[in-house]
Amino acid sequence: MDAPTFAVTDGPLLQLTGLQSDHMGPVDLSLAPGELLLIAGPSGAGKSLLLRAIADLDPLRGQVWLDNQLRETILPALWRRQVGYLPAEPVWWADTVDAHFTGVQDDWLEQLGFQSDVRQWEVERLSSGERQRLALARMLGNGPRVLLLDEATANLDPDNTLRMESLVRGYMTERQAGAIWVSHDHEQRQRLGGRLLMMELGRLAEPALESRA
Ligand SMILES: Nc1ncnc2c1ncn2[C@@H]1O[C@H](COP(=O)(O)OP(=O)(O)OP(=O)(O)O)[C@@H](O)[C@H]1O
Repeated sequence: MDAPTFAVTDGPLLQLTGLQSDHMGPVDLSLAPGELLLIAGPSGAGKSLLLRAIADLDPLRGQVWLDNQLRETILPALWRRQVGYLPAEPVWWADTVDAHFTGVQDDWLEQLGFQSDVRQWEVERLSSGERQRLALARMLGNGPRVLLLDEATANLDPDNTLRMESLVRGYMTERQAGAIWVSHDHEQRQRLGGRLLMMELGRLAEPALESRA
């Protein structure tokens, strides 16, 4: 079966209206093509729940639109390729790295500090940082329109953190993809730029001070 194509419009890339789950929301939000939205906030505020709800990993109330298409009208598997979720500790299920890859470009692997032989590596041998970097490549291989990055560089050293940031930024520019990046790291948020929102008690709000820091 051919994958349905998405109509690209002049409107928002991603739109949330009244998005809510048991411990999060309601959240209204609009993300433009190519836009990076940073989310910070205390532990337990609902940041992961928000990203998981957008990615259709948890049950939710309210509406999520991608290019003006309502999520319920799109097959869940296709939605999750278009709206990619990258947690701090990604799950791997097959024996080799390559068994997880579709559409992964060699230049992405190089940018992440690997040579192409990494495709043949056993998943079992991967360090936590290698898992994290390779999971980014795996997600980008699906060609997502929206990236949901949940503390996605939490286990990485500074050099590899920069590599991931650079690849994400490059992908966003090239594909006009949008991203929502949850980050506890003030310096990382400053480096990445983008619009910052704070999450507290399950609700999003404009930051009081940090955007001017
Ligand atoms: N399945 C669940 N059942 C009950 N409570 C839950 C469930 N999932 C999450 N919660 C609670 O919802 C709140 C928000 O969780 P969430 O993981 O979104 O926090 P967070 O903002 O991402 O925090 P952190 O910065 O520590 O990762 C937490 O208090 C958490 O314990």
